[in-house]
Formats: sequence, C-alpha cells, structure tokens
Amino acid sequence: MAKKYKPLNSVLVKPTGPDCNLNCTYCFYLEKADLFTEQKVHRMTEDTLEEMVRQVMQQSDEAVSFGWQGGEPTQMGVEFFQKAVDFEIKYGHGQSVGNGLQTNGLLLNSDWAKFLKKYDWLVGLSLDGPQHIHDKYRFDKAGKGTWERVERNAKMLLEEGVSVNAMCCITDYSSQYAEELYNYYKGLGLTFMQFIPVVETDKNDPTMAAPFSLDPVDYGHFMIELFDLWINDFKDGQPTTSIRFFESIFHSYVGMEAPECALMKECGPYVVVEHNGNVYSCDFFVEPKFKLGNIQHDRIINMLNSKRQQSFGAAKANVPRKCKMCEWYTKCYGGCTKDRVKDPSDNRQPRFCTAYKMIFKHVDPVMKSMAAQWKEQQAQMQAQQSSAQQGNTYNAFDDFVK
Ligand SMILES: C[S@@+](CC[C@H](N)C(=O)[O-])C[C@H]1O[C@@H](n2cnc3c(N)ncnc32)[C@H](O)[C@@H]1O
Ligand code: SF4
Ligand code: SF4
Ligand code: SF4
Repeated sequence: MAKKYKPLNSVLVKPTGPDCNLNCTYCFYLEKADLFTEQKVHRMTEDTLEEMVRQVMQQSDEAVSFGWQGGEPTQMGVEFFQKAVDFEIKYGHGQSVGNGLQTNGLLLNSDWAKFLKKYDWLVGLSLDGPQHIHDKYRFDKAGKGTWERVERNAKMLLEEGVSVNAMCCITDYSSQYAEELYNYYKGLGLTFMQFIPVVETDKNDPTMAAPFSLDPVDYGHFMIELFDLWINDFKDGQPTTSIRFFESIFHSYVGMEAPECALMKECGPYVVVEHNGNVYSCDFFVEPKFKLGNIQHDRIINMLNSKRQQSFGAAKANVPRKCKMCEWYTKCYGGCTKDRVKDPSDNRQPRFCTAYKMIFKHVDPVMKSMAAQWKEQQAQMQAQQSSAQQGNTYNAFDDFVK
C-alpha cells in the first residue's frame, strides 16, 4: 500500500539567513550567525531558491504558503522575490499560493509596494507601536531608534493598497500599554494585529529570563485588556479588527485546529529553509540538533514526514501532569515548546501557564456565545445551500471574522 504523506502547506524561508540591517535588543535570530561562519554575508542563491520552490510546489495539490523572513529578507532586493514568483508560476500546477513577507520595513519603497500589491503578498510589518514603545528595543546598527522610518513605510504600503499585518512583540515594557497599542494600530489603519510574547534566556545568567522578557501575569492582564477592546469594537456581532490569538482560541470553540501553532496539539506543521538550503524543524529551533536535511540533497516532503520532525512535533504533548488534568488543556496544549524550557523554577513548566489560565477564564463566556452564534449561522447556511461551503470550514470561519 502507498505510504501516506502529510503534505507541506507552509514553509518559512530565510533568504538572508540571520543577516539584518537592525539590531533589536530582544532578537533571537541574530546569534544564528554563529551557525554559518563559513561566510560573512549570507544570501540564498538562485539555484537554491529554484530547487526549494520547485519541491514545495510539486509535493502536493493543496494550497501552499511561503513566509519570507530572516534576518531581514528585503536585503535580497525585490528582484529576488520576482524570481520566487516566477518559479512559483513555473512549477505550480493550479494550486493556490500565498506569500507573506515578514519585515522590519526599513528598506521598503514604492517599487516594493507595487510588487507586493501586484502579487497580493501579505506583509507582516514589525512595528512595536508608537515611538516610545517601538524605540525601546528596535534599534538600527548605529543604535538609533527606527520608529519614524517604519511608520512612514507602513503608511506608504497602506496607501498603495498592500495588505499589512502589524507584528507586535510584547515585552516587559509594551505589556503595560495594551489600550495605547490597540488604538495606535487602529488609528493607522492596521486592523490586522499579531501580538508575540517575548521571552529569552538572560545572557549572563542562563537560569534567568532576560530583563526585556514578558512577565506571565503581565501577559495575562495585557491580553485580557486587549480582548475587551477587541470585543467592544464588534459591529453587528462581527469583529472590526483581527487579533490572531483570539481568532485562534475561537477555532477550538468550534472544533477546529487553531492556526497559531503555540495552541496546537503538536508542533511541526511547517519547516524552515535557511539561506544555504538547510531545513530545520521550527523558527525557534534552528540548531544542528533540529536540522532535517538540505534542499539540494533531500526532499522537503521527506524531511517534513521524517521521524525526527515527527518526534519534534510530538514533544509538544510532553507536558507536566497538571496540564493533562487542566480544564484548559485543549485550548493551549501547554503552549509553545520553546517557552517551556525557559522558566528558571521548573524546566517543563509552561512559562505562560498563569497567563493562559487568566485569559481562558476571562474569554470563555464570550467565546462560548460567539461559538453558539457561529454554529447557528453555519446550520442556517447549510440548510440554505446544501452543497457549497460545506467542505471548507476554515473559509467559513474567515467569513465570520471579516
Ligand atoms: C526574527 S524577525 C525576522 C523578520 C524581520 N527582520 C522583522 O523583524 O520583522 C521575525 C519576528 O520575530 C520577532 N522577534 C524578534 N525577537 C523575538 C523574540 N525574542 N521572541 C519572539 N519574537 C521575536 C520580530 O519582532 C519579528 O516580528
Ligand atoms: S529586524 Fe528582525 S531580524 Fe533584525 S534584529 Fe530586529 S527582529 Fe531581529
Ligand atoms: S516550538 Fe513553538 S513556534 Fe515552534 S512549532 Fe512548536 S509551538 Fe510553534
Ligand atoms: S493553562 Fe497551564 S496547566 Fe493548563 S494546559 Fe495550559 S499550560 Fe497547562
């Protein structure tokens, strides 16, 4: 019998490796330069790009998405990404393709904006909020704040009609400003928001979290405040802004898998491709132990389905007993694996457990009533059109949140 393969739906590509034009205090990726010491400047070759795109496009008929990231991917120049699109067209066979560019925004200009708009790319723009928040940790190489330049380019992208998601790191500092952040993004027209909790090990004391790390209780308060802001902005029962974390939680209330991997049962729905073609298990585990192979010698679909990647994925379920007994287990499954190893008091204790408990308790009644409403809408739609829409529950959810 033919072997069953899990298709690769999503790949994160780092065409400049860890190279970046900024020097953000909390960045977890700059230090990866230590893994690639054979060259000073790291750039993906056209051969590697073509082979990677070919393999991703040809491994299944399902929709695929490329997340272009780094380091700073815009350092490749827009021509590199035009080639990526050309290869997607060359090797695609009718499936839908999504592209997301995750960027610090500094090198963007009107040529970039035209390209991004033309090919309908989604931009994840790292803008940590208004100046006093963004410039707290996001510096250029000269140690200067970058807020003014990033905000200017955010406006330029929006004027050009490019889809932009605001990517906001939540730290010890920004966690105090949920309302200010929410209103700032909304005021700019960035209604799609993604909030990323930051926790890193202290460089001087590996048993401690770095000083900029987010405190779990602060995270809880921050997300609760944000949730109330989000809910209070609903019009006619529909959200007017999109906050990925809350939408992810909602998925579990209607029996779907959360798109945010931290809330999934297992890790490993995607792989990371570095500039030299090396493939790794996850963005936060780009290290020799989690190297799955190289695109020039191995097939990406085999790497995704390899024992090594399967056991990486399954490790997420290796949670303390109290998680398995917890009423919220099916909501967070213990959170992101990398956040479990950074709590000084208990190696396997999920760092954000306290936050999750606070958040789930707060959102539960509203989520239950939203889910009931959604199910009712689905049942009505089902009655009206017995065939269409039924196959694709994820799109149905998108209709609900837009
Ligand atoms: C590593 S950067 C690469 C892309 C691009 N240079 C940028 O800053 O958007 C990808 C995302 O990770 C975020 N990030 C950086 N350091 C982080 C950390 N320690 N924990 C969580 N996210 C982090 C960044 O703010 C950014 O949104
Ligand atoms: S811009 Fe991105 S890759 Fe560069 S230092 Fe900041 S977070 Fe890291
Ligand atoms: S370790 Fe965290 S970021 Fe990586 S796949 Fe697992 S949940 Fe996602
Ligand atoms: S809320 Fe805490 S105890 Fe419960 S499953 Fe999540 S991490 Fe584990």
